[in-house]
Amino acid sequence: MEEIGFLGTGIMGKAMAVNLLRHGFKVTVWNRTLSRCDELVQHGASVGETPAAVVEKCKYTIAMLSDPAAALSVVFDKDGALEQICGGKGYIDMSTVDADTSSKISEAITSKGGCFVEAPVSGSKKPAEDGQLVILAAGDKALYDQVLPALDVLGKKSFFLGQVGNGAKMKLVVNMIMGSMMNAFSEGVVLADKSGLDPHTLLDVLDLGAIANPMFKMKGPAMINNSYPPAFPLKHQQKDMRLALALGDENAVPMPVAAAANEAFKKARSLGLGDHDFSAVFETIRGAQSST
Ligand SMILES: NC(=O)C1=CN([C@@H]2O[C@H](COP(=O)(O)OP(=O)(O)OC[C@H]3O[C@@H](n4cnc5c(N)ncnc54)[C@H](OP(=O)(O)O)[C@@H]3O)[C@@H](O)[C@H]2O)C=CC1
Ligand SMILES: O=CC(=O)O
Repeated sequence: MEEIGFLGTGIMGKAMAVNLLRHGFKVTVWNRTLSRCDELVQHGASVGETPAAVVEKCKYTIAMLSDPAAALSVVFDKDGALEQICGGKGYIDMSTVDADTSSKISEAITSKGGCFVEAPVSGSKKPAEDGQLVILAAGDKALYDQVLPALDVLGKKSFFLGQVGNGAKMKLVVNMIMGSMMNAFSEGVVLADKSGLDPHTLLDVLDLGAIANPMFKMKGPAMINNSYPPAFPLKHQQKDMRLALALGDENAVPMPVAAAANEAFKKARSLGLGDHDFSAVFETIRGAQSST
């Protein structure tokens, strides 16, 4: 495949770009804080000075940015990706954003003759490192087919979901469920502890029953130790709850559980936990319990 551009080398972007390099792809990276590209240079990446410079050099450019504002800024601002988009260029945005943001980007890219695919991912830091993401793609099917060799390195499974917006919506639905589950789990762990049960035994019981899942198994032990090293930053989970609630609003879907979970994530952010892992929402329950 042609050289791939990669915009955004945060927790996910870095792991994904490293994976592409390990599998023999030539990759040119850019990050707003350029020094965060240094480690990727050690893995063999080149660095572009701006998003526009990366797009100029590469036929295909992937973006992995924090939120709608970041995704829009990297495309539309001065020296942004759009400046160098033209016929034959492909832009693949893997950030978690809402369908409107994705559509705005798609329209701008295609109006300059480029092709666009949205491809948010399910799976966190470890799946990104291991190339085990679940990719939720939509948009230009021909571009999707062209970049499948790269998507196959990044993920264990890609879904092509049709028109732009469907990938974004699917991702928000999944993360809305995940954020609600994390709150229910946190309440359960605190309830077990405060009512005299061993929370480790709760984890064992959960793991053998119908609601066993990798998230409880992976995050539970660290949460019991009040440790939340950021794999999926809490501020991003709260952004996803906010965007999912807006989608519920548009479609008149009552979501009281998700709304309560969003409030808990907002509370956690107000306590300064936004850069911790999203499992740190546990602190809002543990803290409330311990102060009574
Ligand atoms: N972490 C996870 O488990 C998962 C995350 N996601 C999604 O992937 C995306 C990236 O997440 P993650 O890597 O964890 O996040 P990080 O916070 O680690 O990285 C965010 C990236 O966005 C960049 N950025 C933020 N604001 C701007 C801006 N205004 N202009 C340009 N660049 C900007 C950051 O640059 P800088 O370094 O300069 O701050 C950084 O490269 C998010 O949409 C998230 O919801 C999806 C699945 C899993
Ligand atoms: O978006 C986060 C994830 O774990 O998926």
